[in-house]
Amino acid sequence: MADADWLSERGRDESDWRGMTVACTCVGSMMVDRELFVSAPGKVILHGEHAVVHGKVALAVGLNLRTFLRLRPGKDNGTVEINLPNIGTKLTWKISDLQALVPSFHNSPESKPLGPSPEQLDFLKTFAGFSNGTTDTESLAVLAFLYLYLSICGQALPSLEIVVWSQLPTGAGLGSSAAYSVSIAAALLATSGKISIPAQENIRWTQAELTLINSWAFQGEKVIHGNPSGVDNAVGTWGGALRFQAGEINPIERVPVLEILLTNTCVPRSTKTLVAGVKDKLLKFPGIMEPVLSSINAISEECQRVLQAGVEGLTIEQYSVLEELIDINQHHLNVIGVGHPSLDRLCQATTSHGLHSKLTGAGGGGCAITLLRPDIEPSVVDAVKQELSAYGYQCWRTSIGAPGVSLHSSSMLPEDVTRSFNKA
Ligand SMILES: Nc1ncnc2c1ncn2[C@@H]1O[C@H](COP(=O)(O)OP(=O)(O)OP(=O)(O)O)[C@@H](O)[C@H]1O
Ligand SMILES: C[C@@](O)(CCO)CC(=O)[O-]
Ligand SMILES: [Mg+2]
Repeated sequence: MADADWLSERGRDESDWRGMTVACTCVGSMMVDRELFVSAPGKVILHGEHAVVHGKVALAVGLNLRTFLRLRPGKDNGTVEINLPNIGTKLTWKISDLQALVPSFHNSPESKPLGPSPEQLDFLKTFAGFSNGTTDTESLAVLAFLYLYLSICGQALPSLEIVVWSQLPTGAGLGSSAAYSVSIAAALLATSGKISIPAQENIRWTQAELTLINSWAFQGEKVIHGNPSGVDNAVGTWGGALRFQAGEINPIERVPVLEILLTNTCVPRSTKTLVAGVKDKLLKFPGIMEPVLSSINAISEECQRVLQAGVEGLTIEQYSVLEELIDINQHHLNVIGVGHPSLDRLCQATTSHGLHSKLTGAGGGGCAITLLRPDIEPSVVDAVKQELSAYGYQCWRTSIGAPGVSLHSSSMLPEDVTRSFNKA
């Protein structure tokens, strides 16, 4: 796992992720002739995973682990290369071959981004040489890239070399697919002149531009997830803390600083499969499952109320309420079928030290969060970490809230990112 601290150091200035109104310098041409560096954060869902797919409220926050993208003009002007070192994928296509696909993908510039149709996905699978029912890591990542590239750049396909490298574990519940889709959407929209390229690193895209990035990233998520709610790509785009319900995104302007222990059980799972499983249960037992989802909704509402009441610093009583909400929700998530023995072990281990944990993201393994009170003894955190490491889990202490999609200059990239790009 990459060092999680670099952004907590440089990103804690709240104006960084809450002040979003900016002025930008636009590029006049359809293509840039220089490198672009873009990044997007992963996310933690405090409450509301799965329920949010069925129209309930979710509370989610940006995480200071990010996905970084480097875009360069293609070397020979006739190819597109996508290099994904986290998953060991590097593929190149001829623009002339891709050009033949354009009529099936390109939307007019005025139209809203459209979701991928089953025919378009079949078309791409055939083109990329993937078998029809394929859902492996590489094919989902490549299909999402090709879908966004053809749909966004269809008017004039640019020759590009793109590297995407992430500090996030892939497929562990921290929104890696959304950070991937957001950074690709932002880079392609910028390079094709559909959004500006801010002149300086500390200048953000406008709200309208962020909305466009978010809606394209949502289409990328559809390729990877099947039926995403859109909460993950919203956090990847805006960062900070968000309340999300049925596509409505409301930034929560002020939240108290919350420290968590983030633990990856390292048990692989697929968000797409878990989301489909919950839907099946809901269809089979509507009278039983619907009240559980409504209760999760009420937990999100109560959590938001407590956080907003404790903006200046949470009281002991407010921490106790947050802990109880975590416990109740973890039980609910087990009821809807997204628990896992690895998560049960984690909850037992943290409970034995007086701490409270729940899964975050799609569950079925993946990651969990454990709330840390500000006065917790470092020895308790060390003991918990040791116990969890003995199960083969990875854990790290972090605070929540991180900037959304951002443009970078090469000199400002963290060292681990520069190293990975140089090696790619
Ligand atoms: N850095 C990356 N390089 C290549 N592909 C990636 C990368 N990050 C994510 N992906 C794609 O996203 C998929 C993982 O998405 P999935 O939604 O299952 O997990 P997640 O987004 O990490 O967790 P959750 O959706 O529960 O928060 C991978 O199979 C891969 O296709
Ligand atoms: C499980 C889920 O609720 C969150 C995944 O991070 C799926 C979604 O909202 O798209
Ligand atoms: Mg995902």
